[in-house]
Amino acid sequence: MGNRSLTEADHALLFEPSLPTAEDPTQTQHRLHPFVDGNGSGLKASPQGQFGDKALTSTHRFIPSANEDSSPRDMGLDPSMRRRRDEWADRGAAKIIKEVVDPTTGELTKHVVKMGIKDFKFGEQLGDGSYSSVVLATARDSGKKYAVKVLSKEYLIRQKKVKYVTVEKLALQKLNGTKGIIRLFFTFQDEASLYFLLEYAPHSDFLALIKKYGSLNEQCARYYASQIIDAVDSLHTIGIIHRDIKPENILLDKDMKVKLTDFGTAKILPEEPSNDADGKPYFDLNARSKSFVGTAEYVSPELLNDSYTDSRCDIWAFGCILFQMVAGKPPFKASNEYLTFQKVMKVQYAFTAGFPQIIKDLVKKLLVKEPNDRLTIEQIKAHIFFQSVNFDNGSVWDDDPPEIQPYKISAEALKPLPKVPEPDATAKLANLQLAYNSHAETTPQTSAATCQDRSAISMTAATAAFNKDCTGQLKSGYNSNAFVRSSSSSTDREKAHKKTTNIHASRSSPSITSVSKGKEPRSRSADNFWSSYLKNLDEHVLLVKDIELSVEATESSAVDLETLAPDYKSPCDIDSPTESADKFYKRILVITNLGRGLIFAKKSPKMRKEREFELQFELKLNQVEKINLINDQMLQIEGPKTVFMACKDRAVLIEVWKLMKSEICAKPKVASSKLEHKMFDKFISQKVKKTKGKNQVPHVPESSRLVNGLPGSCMTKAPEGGGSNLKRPASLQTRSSSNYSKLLARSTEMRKNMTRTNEK
Ligand SMILES: Nc1ncnc2c1ncn2[C@@H]1O[C@H](COP(=O)(O)OP(=O)(O)OP(=O)(O)O)[C@@H](O)[C@H]1O
Repeated sequence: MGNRSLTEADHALLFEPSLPTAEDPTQTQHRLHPFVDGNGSGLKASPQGQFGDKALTSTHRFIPSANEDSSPRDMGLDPSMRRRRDEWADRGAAKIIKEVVDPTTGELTKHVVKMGIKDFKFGEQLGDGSYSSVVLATARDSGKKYAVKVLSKEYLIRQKKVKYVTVEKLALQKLNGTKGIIRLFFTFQDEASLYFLLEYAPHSDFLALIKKYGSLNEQCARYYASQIIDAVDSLHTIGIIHRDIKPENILLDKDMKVKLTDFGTAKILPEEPSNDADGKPYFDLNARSKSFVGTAEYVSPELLNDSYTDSRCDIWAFGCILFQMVAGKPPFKASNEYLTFQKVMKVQYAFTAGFPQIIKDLVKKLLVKEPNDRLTIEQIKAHIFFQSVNFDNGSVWDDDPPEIQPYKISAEALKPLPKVPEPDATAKLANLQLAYNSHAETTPQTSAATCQDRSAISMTAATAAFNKDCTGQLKSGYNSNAFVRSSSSSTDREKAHKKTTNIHASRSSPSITSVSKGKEPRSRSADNFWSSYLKNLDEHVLLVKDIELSVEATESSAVDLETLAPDYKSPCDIDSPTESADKFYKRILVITNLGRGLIFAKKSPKMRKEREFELQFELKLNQVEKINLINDQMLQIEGPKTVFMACKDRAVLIEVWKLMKSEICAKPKVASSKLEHKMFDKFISQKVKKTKGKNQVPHVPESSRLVNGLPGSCMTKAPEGGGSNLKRPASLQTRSSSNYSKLLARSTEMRKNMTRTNEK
C-alpha cells in the first residue's frame, strides 16, 4: 500500500478529523455536532481536470473489507504495527458530541465520543470514482447504514489531489442540511486513508435510472428536473458552483429523491461585501474560473472555447441532463472525448424524433453557447414546463416521486407550445382554420383536386405554423409569407390551388417530371427516365413500401437503419439492441429521389419495455383516413388506428404528407401515385435482371442526389443512364438477388391487393 512512505508532514497536509455541521435526521437519541474543521490547504491541485482520469485502481486505496472486525485483523499484525494502528484509531477518529437524554430526569447531557473505522462494519462497494472508492458501512451501535468514501492519502498526495478532498469536505460542510445535497456526517482517518461518512443513497444514481428505463416521461422528467434545478439553486445561493453535474453525480436516496454528490471539483466562491439592506451573503456567481474541470459530455462550451467557467456551467449541464432524461442519451456524445468536445464547442446536437415540444423549448434555451443568453435559474423555474411546480412551498421535495415510466410519443407532447404570436398572424390563422373547416363541412364528397387544394391550404398553414418556433420567432430560411398569402387573398388561394392541382396532375401522368422545373424528359428507357426524373425534381417521394427484411439473426438494427436510411437518424439511437432486429421491427420503406429510406417499425410484443416509445408505426396507404402534420418532424396518420411517423427531414415529411393526402383524396379511385410505384418497380426489376448472378441488388442511388437548396442534401449529379453505379445496401449484401426479387414480387402483390381494394 505504500503508506509507510507518508511522513508526519504529509499527514499534516491532509485534513484533521472533523465533525459534521448539521443534525443527522437518522439519529433520534443523540445528535452529531461539528467539532473541528481541518483544512488541507497548502498543496496545489493539478490544473488538469478529471477527464479520462479513472486511473486510481483499488490497489491505490485501502478499502475496508466486508464485515471487518478488529480481532482477526490483529492476528497478522506485528506489535509495532498494532501500536501504530491503535494510535491512529485515536488520533484519526472524529470527535462527536453525543447528546443523551436521561430517560428518568429528561435531562440532556453531552458527551464527547470518538468515532472511527472500528465503529463501522464495512460491506459492499457502492461505487468507484476517480480518486475514491465508496463502500457501504453499518454503524456497530445503531445498525444504521452509511456510505463511506475512502480516499488513499498516498494517492492524493502523489496525484496532487489534496485540494479536491479539501474542497469536497468544505463544500459539503457548507451545504449540510440543504435539500437535495448528500449529507456529510463526519470525516475520520487512519494512517493510510481518509474517510467521509456520507448519507447512504440506496437507489443508485440517475444514470442507472435513465439506463434502466431508457428514458423518462414528461412527468418524471419534470419531477426530477425540478429537484435538480432547485438543488443547483441552493448551491449557488450558498456560493458553491458544482462544475461536474452529471447523472452519475445525482444520487437517489431512500425515497427516490435527488441528492447531488461529488463536490471534489466544486468552486467555493468568496463572500463579497453585501449591498443588500438585509446583509445577506452575496456571491459573484459570474466570477470566472479557469480550472479545467468537468466531464466531457456535460462540459460547457465556454470552458472549451474560452477556458473559463462560472455558475452557468451548472445550467448548461442541467440542460444536457434534461435532454438525456427524454432522449436516453446525452446531447453531446461521440466516440471519444475530442470529438465530444468538438460537438460541444459547436453546440451540435439533435433532438430525437418525437421529443416533447415543451422540453425541447426549454433545452433549446439552456444549451446556448453564449452563457449570457442561457436562461437563469429563475427563468428556468418560470418556464412553462414547470408551470405546475411550486418552487416556493417545498413541495418539490415533499411530493412523492411519480411512477417511473419511459417517455412515449403522444400527440399532446408534440403539440406546438402555446405561443403569443403577433395579433395579425393569430387572426390570419383563425381565418384560415375557419375557411378550412367550413370547406370541409360543406363539401363532404370532394373531388380529388378540391381535396388536394384543401390539403394545400392546410399544409401551408401547418408549414407556416411549424416554421415558427415556440417563441413565435420565424425560423430563418423559411418564408412564412406562403401562409399569409394563402389565407389573405383569393387570388393567391387560386394560385395555390393551381399549384397543387399541377402537383396532383403531375402524379397522374407521365409528365410528372416536368412539375418542378418545367422540363419534360422524353427518355425512352426506364433508366433515362429515372435519371431525368432525378435531375429535374426536388426531393420527391417515389415509393412507400412495406418491406420485411429478413435481417440475419446476428445483424443489429443499427446496421440496417444506417445502411438503408443513411440520412435518417433513428429517433432513439437503436444502437445496442439486445436481440436481433427482425424480432422487433417490421419496416416500411419510404424512398425518395434523394435515396433516403425511412424505416419505421411496429411495436412487437417482444420489444423490451424501454424501447416501446421508439416505434409506433404501421402504414397501409389504402387504410389511411386522415393525415395531420403535427410539427416539422412528425406526421399523425389516422386509419384503423392512429400512428405517428417521424422524420427529421422536413422536405421528406412534407412529401410523404402530400403522397398520403393524394391517396386519401383519390379514394376510391386507384391512387395516382401508383404510376410512380409502377415506374419504380419497373426500374428495380430491370436492375435486378442486369445484376442477376452478381449478387447485386439495386438501391436508390446515393450518387443521384441533386436536390437544390434542401437542407442536408448533397449536390452530386445523377449518373448518366440512371443508376449505373448503384450500390447494394450493406445489410443486403449477404442476401441473394432472388431474395430481393421475392421482396419485389411481394410488394407488387401487395400493391395489386391495394388497387383491388381501392377499386371495390
Ligand atoms: N452516498 C452514497 N450512497 C450510495 N452510493 C454512493 C454514495 N456516494 C457515492 N456513491 C457511489 O460511488 C460512486 C463514486 O462516488 P463519487 O462520485 O463521490 O466519487 P469520486 O471519486 O468523487 O468520483 P468522480 O470520478 O465522479 O470524481 C458514485 O457514482 C456512486 O455510485
